[in-house]
Parts: sequence; C-alpha cells; structure tokens
Amino acid sequence: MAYDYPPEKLSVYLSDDGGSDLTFYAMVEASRFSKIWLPFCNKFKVEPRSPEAYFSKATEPLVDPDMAKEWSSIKKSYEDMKKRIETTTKLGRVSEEIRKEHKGFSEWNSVASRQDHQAILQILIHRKDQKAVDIEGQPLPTLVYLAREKRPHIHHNFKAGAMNALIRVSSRISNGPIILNVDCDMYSNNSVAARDALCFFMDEEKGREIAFVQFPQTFENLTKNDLYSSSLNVINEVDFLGFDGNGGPCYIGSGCFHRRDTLCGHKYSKEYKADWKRWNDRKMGLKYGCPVEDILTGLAIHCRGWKSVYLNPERKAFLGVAPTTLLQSLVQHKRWTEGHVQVFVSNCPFVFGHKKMPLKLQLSYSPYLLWAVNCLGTLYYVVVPSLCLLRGISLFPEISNPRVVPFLFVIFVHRAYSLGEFVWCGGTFGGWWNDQRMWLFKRISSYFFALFDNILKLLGFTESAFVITAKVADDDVSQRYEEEVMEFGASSPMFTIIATLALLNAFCLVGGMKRVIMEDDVQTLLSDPFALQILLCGLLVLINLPVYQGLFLRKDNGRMPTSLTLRSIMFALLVCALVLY
Ligand SMILES: O=c1ccn([C@@H]2O[C@H](COP(=O)(O)OP(=O)(O)O[C@H]3O[C@H](CO)[C@@H](O)[C@H](O)[C@H]3O)[C@@H](O)[C@H]2O)c(=O)[nH]1
Ligand SMILES: [Mn+2]
Repeated sequence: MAYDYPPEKLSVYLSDDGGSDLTFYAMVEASRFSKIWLPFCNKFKVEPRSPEAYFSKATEPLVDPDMAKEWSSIKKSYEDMKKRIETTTKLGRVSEEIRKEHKGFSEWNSVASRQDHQAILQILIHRKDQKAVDIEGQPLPTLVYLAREKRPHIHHNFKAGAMNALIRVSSRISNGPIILNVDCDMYSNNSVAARDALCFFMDEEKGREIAFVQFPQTFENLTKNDLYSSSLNVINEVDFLGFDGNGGPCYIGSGCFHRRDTLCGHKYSKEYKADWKRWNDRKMGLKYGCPVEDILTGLAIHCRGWKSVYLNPERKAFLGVAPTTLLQSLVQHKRWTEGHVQVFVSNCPFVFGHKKMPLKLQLSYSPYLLWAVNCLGTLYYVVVPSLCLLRGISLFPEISNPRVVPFLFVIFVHRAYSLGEFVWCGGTFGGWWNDQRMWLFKRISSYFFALFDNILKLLGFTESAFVITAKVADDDVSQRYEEEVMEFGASSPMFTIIATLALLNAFCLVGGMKRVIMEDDVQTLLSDPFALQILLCGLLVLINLPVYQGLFLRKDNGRMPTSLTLRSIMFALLVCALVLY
C-alpha cells in the first residue's frame, strides 16, 4: 500500500487460501494502521515500507527531533497493533468484541471448514469511498480481502487457482492494466520498484511487446554461508541476465509485474488493442495442473510472441523466506523439478515455441526444464566408480596418461570456474562448498524422486500435488539454522538415499585404500590406475562429513533418526557385500 505511487491508482488484494477470520482481522487492523503509516512513509521517505521490516532494523532518528517524535508514536501504534493481533492469534478465535467492529466477520458464521465455504470478499478500503483517506486527507489505495470459494469435491488448484480468483475479482473492482503478484512469504523492500517496472511497459519503442517484468527472488533469512544453497545468487546475477538477452526471463511466480491482457491469453501483435473482459475464455489467467504454474504460464506467454524483462535493482525489490531445514529445501526442489519436467513433456519449448520464440530462448528454458534427468549421471558417478574401486576395477586413466586431461578438466578447472563465479556473485568460500553439497544432495534425492514420480504419473499411478514450503520453524530448529548445523531430524526416503550413499562411499574408500596399500608392487600416485577413483571417492566422503556427523556423532534433535541410521548402514553393507562376493 505504501508504494511510491499515486494511491488512487493502486489497489491491493490479499488472497487468503486459509480462509481464516484471523487473517481478516489482521487486515482490518492493517487498514486502520495504513492511515498513519502511509503519511509517515511519504513524509520521511521511509525504506523499506513494510513496518515490520522497518522497525526491526531501523534505529531511532535522534538528529531530527520532529521525526523522532512521530517515529516513536508510530512505532508504539505498530507494536500495539501487533500485540492485539498476536493475542487474538494465540486465543485462536476472534473475540465477540472485535467481531462487532466490522460487519465482514459475519461471513464466517456460514463457514463450515477451511475446505468448504462460500467466497468471502470484503472491500476494506474503496477509493470511491469519500472517507477512505489517511490522517492527512490523502486518498488511500483500495484494499480487498478475498477467500475464494472452496468445495471439497472441486479441485482448488493451489496457487494458480488463487491467482485466477484474484485476477477475476480485481477485474470487477479496479481493473488495473498492470498486476504485481507477490507470494505470502515475501514483502516489498523497495518503494520505487513499481515505477521502475512501469518504465519498461511504457517505453514508446519497445514497451508494447513486453508481457511481464520479473524481479529476482531474494531472501531475507539467509545465513552467512547459506547452508542449504537457497540464495539463487548465480541464477540471479548470471543466468537470468543471459535469459534476458535471449528474449526475457521465465516467470518465477513472485515479484513479477504482468500486463493484465497477456495473462488473459492475448497474442502479441503490433496492432493489438486491449479487450480483455472475455471472462469465459478458457485461456484466461495462470495455467494450472502443474506444480510450477509460474514457469508454465511464462512459457505460454513467450510462445504467444511476447517478450519479458529482468530487473535486478541494487536495492532488492522483494525479500522472502527461504527453507530453513534440509528436508524443506529438498522437498521444494522436488516440487520444482517435477513441475519442470512436466512442462518439458507437456509443453516442450522446442515444439510449442517453434517459430514463435527465438531458438535461444527455447534453449534458455531447457537446463531448468531438464533438471530431473541430471540425477542419472550424478547417481552413476556417486555409485559406480566407488564400487569399482572396492572391487578393484579401474575406470579412469592414470594421471601420467594424456587421456586423463578431460577428467582433470572436469574435476579441477570446471570447479575452479564455479568457485570464481560463486564468489563473484557475492558468495563466500564456505557458501560455495555448501552449494556443492546441496548440488549433490538435490541430484541424488529431489531430482531422482521427481523423475521417478513423473514416470509414475505418466503411467497414470499418481497425481502431483503442491507441497507448501513451511513458513515457521521450532526454536531449536531455527537456532541450528542460525548456527549452520544441518537439520536432518526426520525420517524421509530422501535422507535414506543420502545416508546410504554417503556410507557406501566411506566403505569403498576404506576398502579401496586397503587394496592399494596392500598391493605388492607399491605404485606411485602418477601411475596408479585407481588414483582418480580414490580422489573422487575421497571428495565425496569429504563433502558428506555433515551426514556422518548426523548419523553417528550428534545428540541433538536434528541428527538422523536411529532407525534411519541402522537402515542405511544395512543397505550400504549389503551393496558392498554384493559387489565383493
Ligand atoms: O494452495 C496454495 C498454495 C500456495 N499458495 C501461494 O503460493 C505461494 C508459493 O508457495 P510456497 O509454499 O511459498 O512455495 P515456494 O516453493 O516458496 O514457491 C516458489 O515456487 C512456486 C512454484 O512451485 C512459485 O509459484 C513461487 O512463486 C515460488 O516462490 C505461497 O506463498 C502462497 O502465496 C496459495 O495461494 N495457495
Ligand atoms: Mn515461498
């Protein structure tokens, strides 16, 4: 609401898929608070304009006595409001007293459950309302609460369903030509981002061909060495610039400004005119039925000939919440990977984009869409060379052999390049090392399960679902996250694979070393036919150190569950035994 933009031209819609009167209550409070917050932001050019983010970081401005006075009073109003909301949340229901304050609460009298209720639409502030002004008499943006209708027998299609309900409802209320969408776990951090994005749409020469302006996904809660490699730094600082040069980035679901008409299925043409009130058009809105509705929708837009723009200002436009446990991160990646490969199968850019989007843009999509199949190569290199080492089968040339060059290139030069790139994009050495580990974990678990589930789905055995990324964590989980201690603490087939392969490599390294040392004619490193296999196996053991700690050394709740430890030891021993005998 506090964007640096004429408030009478701004409308804010909140979609509450939880259908909770607590959320509605928080919004009623927020609508009142906006009357003092917006003038304060404008007067003192406050940044960021999320009061929670602002007050958690800002220090009292003592130099300017005028501001200092207002600052303290607003801070107090904010904290009082926060306390009221938290008290009500703890209570778990909205008290009778509060319910009297707004007629909207009566909607919940007829709500059977979260999965079964009528549409609840409440316009908290409407620009046509004369009284909708802040304390200085300036107009306020329109503010709307929406909990779309949900019925148990009708699929709600997760986020895409929610977005489409918002697009439909907003067309009747404000009908703005540009739509910004932001996930519930993100906030705006840059008050001029809206103006910046509009510059592209309004460009006299090229503006007409632009369908959406995408900002990067950046996160608030990252630790120094980014334990779970959530920062997307290299994607944000390198990959997406390339994407942009090839026709425009893909749509990544949040922090994106869309032209309303492109979301309504329009093709790009030079003479095109806006006419987008055709509500029965089935091409309307975000595409659903896929866990990455964003990628699918963006690709469909590109396939209709539109371009997009990537905008990454110095002051991050949006900040969000990244997963804080290993399992959350792997599950999120599994959802993404599964969605991507579905897009590749159902809407292959090379087929659907043929002659409609440049080949280079089709190619830009491919590395992401094909994440899933990468698990095969990685699984091979994690399992086979190590087992061959144990068994005494040499796979790679000796170091003195010229044929070793491509292998050394992949092992050293390519990794050195990735380290350089990572640090150049603002990462640390520790962050890179964690990134390498997550790269491995994602490939042997998330990507593998995504591929597996997709095959099951293609064969008609399962349906894909949107597993929501958790937004809150226990105190001790949060503390371990802060300390960058890897969180296992749950029984999951993903962890079984990770632990089993880590143990397998440890066993193979011991077995392989023994074999090499016991060999009669001791060979030098250069002519040892097993040198590279030992190196690879050793690197795998090194990168898996946190797994061994989680299996054997840790006592906290974040360690691997005992049953999982026993199970993976058994699996690893079984495989080694099969290979040896
Ligand atoms: O039934 C649902 C599920 C999700 N959401 C919304 O969708 C957002 C994304 O879900 P989240 O659980 O936060 O998943 P992430 O993995 O963090 O989301 C990433 O991946 C999604 C695609 O899988 C994109 O849509 C998101 O923009 C992108 O941030 C949430 O914030 C909600 O606002 C709904 O409205 N209804
Ligand atoms: Mn999220």
